[in-house]
Amino acid sequence: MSLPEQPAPDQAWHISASSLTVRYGRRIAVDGLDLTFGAGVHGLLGPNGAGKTTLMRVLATASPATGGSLRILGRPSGDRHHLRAVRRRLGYLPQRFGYYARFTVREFVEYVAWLKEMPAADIPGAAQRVIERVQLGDRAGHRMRTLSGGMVQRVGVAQALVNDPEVLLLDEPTVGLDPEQRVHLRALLRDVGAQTCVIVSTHLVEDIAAACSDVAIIDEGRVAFRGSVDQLAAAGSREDSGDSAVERGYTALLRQHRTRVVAAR
Ligand SMILES: Nc1ncnc2c1ncn2[C@@H]1O[C@H](COP(=O)(O)OP(=O)(O)OP(=O)(O)O)[C@@H](O)[C@H]1O
Repeated sequence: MSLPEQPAPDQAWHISASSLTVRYGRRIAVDGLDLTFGAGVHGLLGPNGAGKTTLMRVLATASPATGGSLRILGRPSGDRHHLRAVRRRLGYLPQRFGYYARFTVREFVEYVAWLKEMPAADIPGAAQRVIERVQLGDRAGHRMRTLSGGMVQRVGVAQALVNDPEVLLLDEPTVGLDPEQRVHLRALLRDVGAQTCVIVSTHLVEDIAAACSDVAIIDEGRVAFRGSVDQLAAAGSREDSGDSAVERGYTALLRQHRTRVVAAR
């Protein structure tokens, strides 16, 4: 039986999460998040252990939420009938990116395209395009195990893009990239985000400032701030720690959020 492909009538947002919760035993990693994402490049910032990777995994349908509701491309994420159809329209670079070391770059990206059930005739051209897009055209025939860490990371971006996804989820994509490649990736994200919903988790505020249209700061599984990069940069003062306006804004907003949380207890 073929799965329905037509867009759902209520597809206002690419992603819409309501009271989204993820528990690991007694620990709450994602604590009742209400978040919506449309087209654009959306940054996720937050301290270690804030819940960013957990959230990304749930948005990528790689792990289930334990509470609340999540709609991806207009479909309830828990609906098994739609899962395959939704996954075909997602791209995901996990924080720990697994690959087959003996595959060449081209073989690996084509393999991911095949997993995404792309039409066989489209796969070689699509793989070549995304490999060139991450500037690895000269390495397409090289085995994955011969690449540097930063090159492997760029293959990770390429495999996430190969199916021309409507939702692109990148968990710390600039880790390991040299400055030139970082600048290139940010430009690529801006370009993709013009039409697509791109969510980027990062610890680098420079990435946020250069690539993102808006930002969500996550702390202990909750949204500490959601707004534009300008609002983030304007939130800090000279007294806040940080080497840039965005870093000072991040420090200030996190502090304000934690004060509110303590006061509410
Ligand atoms: N598989 C797991 N089992 C138990 N606890 C987990 C598991 N994965 C994550 N956690 C916990 O959930 C919380 C959120 O972790 P998560 O990896 O989502 O944070 P993060 O914001 O991505 O952190 P980082 O910036 O360090 O990557 C942490 O307290 C972490 O210890």
